[in-house]
Amino acid sequence: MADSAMLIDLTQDSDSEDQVRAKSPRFFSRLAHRTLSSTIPLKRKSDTDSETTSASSFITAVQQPINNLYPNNNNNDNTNGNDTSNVLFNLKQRSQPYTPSPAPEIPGGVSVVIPSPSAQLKREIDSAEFIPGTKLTAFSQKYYPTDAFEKRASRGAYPAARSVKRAKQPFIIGRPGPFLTEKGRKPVIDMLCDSLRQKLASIDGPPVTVAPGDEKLLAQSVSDFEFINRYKLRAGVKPIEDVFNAGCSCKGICNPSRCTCLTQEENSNERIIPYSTANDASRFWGLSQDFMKRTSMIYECNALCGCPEGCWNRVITHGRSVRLEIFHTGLRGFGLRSPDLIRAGQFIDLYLGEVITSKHADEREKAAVTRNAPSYLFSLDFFNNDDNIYVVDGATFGAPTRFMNHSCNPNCRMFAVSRTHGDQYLYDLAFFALRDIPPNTELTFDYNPHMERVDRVAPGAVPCLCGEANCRGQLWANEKKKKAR
Ligand SMILES: C[S@@+](CC[C@H](N)C(=O)[O-])C[C@H]1O[C@@H](n2cnc3c(N)ncnc32)[C@H](O)[C@@H]1O
Repeated sequence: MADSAMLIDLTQDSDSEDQVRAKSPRFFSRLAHRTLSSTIPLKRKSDTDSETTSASSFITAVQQPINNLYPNNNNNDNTNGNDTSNVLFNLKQRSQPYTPSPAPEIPGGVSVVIPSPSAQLKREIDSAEFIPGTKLTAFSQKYYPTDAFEKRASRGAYPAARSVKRAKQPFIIGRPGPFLTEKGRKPVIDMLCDSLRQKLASIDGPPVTVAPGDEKLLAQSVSDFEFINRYKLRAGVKPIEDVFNAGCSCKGICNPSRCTCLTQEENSNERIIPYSTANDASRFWGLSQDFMKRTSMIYECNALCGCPEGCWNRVITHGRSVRLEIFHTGLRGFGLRSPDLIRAGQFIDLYLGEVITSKHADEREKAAVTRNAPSYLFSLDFFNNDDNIYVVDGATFGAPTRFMNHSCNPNCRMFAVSRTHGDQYLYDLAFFALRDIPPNTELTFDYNPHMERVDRVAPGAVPCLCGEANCRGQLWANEKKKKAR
């Protein structure tokens, strides 16, 4: 390689230096390449102005070639301060005294570092004509055409856009779904009714239906509600450990006089028997007439007991046996009834919901009051009435019994039932019929059986609309619980 010029291939895709040189000697004699490192001294620690020194060496090296390329560009004629060569010249002038050893000039070479062109580019450059006076700018349409895409399109390079009526297009994968066209779309209320039917079908036991004509109203009302078949325990709620639970050691069907699941009368060895058979149906087990008057907890046999699953002391464990229907009552919102005759003492269903801490329940209660929403909270305060109690909230998750309204002369009663015997905080709330209930009679219970009758309903109290002769006039004496929707 000649010492006056060095070829640097930065693109890595061009012909080799020798190949290109052989093909185009004229081009390379004018645009020879040269490494900066070969002419510019490296930065020296001792020399504080070494940056300037390096720059001036480089400038010295390029000054000559610039003058060669533009012969009219004479430094002496440069009066315009914006001219690049003038700036370079000035820099050179200032830095000269600090330049100990200027880089040697390369005779006949141009020290410009550019990537070597590919053979294709070289051929184009060779055949290009230099048009004197041509001014190339970034807005030049010749070199940067802005209508290139339109031109391509006019040549047919792009397929023409087709106007397609999508509704008329054949639907290849089966039949069109119900949401594809405006015409076929299901009204929202119909979708809510579908969803309601699905929710009702998910409930365990005999069917739960909606009264004819009330489906749409209920579907809208319960769009944010889910039916559940067991409690949903929320944060801070824990059942006690199994070791603290107990069962009887009866072999075979329990003997009511000996079964240890049953509580004993005070000052007596006699067992309190919660269930008995109906007079007219020996296979039917329900709450005994005697127990209905009590306020005791019912203790049912459970998985820890020695008795079989068919034991008579497992009434709520066997589940609901009556069909239920949700209907709209008018001013009291939705209510619950059964198309079946319900016998006195018959188990109806459990009250279910999210089990939350009392602190959490207070927050929900406040929010419900603000929204003027009905209350679905029932405290598990049979044994304790402290801050540690749990509360069942049937507002968002619950059983059909969450629709049971209050009556001052109720036909049902809520009983506390333990199936663990050990857990005083977590147990079941079960509804039993207090008397025979004819089909399609509203099922009601007393929300507040201990409330005294008052002469004047307190301001802010939720008025009772049960319509019974003995109506107390109010559901709750304060603002805590609110009206139904
Ligand atoms: C557990 S919900 C009962 C179901 C409720 N009716 C519904 O539509 O969802 C309790 C709410 O029902 C309403 N409610 C129940 N019994 C009522 C009665 N006797 N008089 C007035 N409102 C009653 C009250 O708004 C109460 O907060």
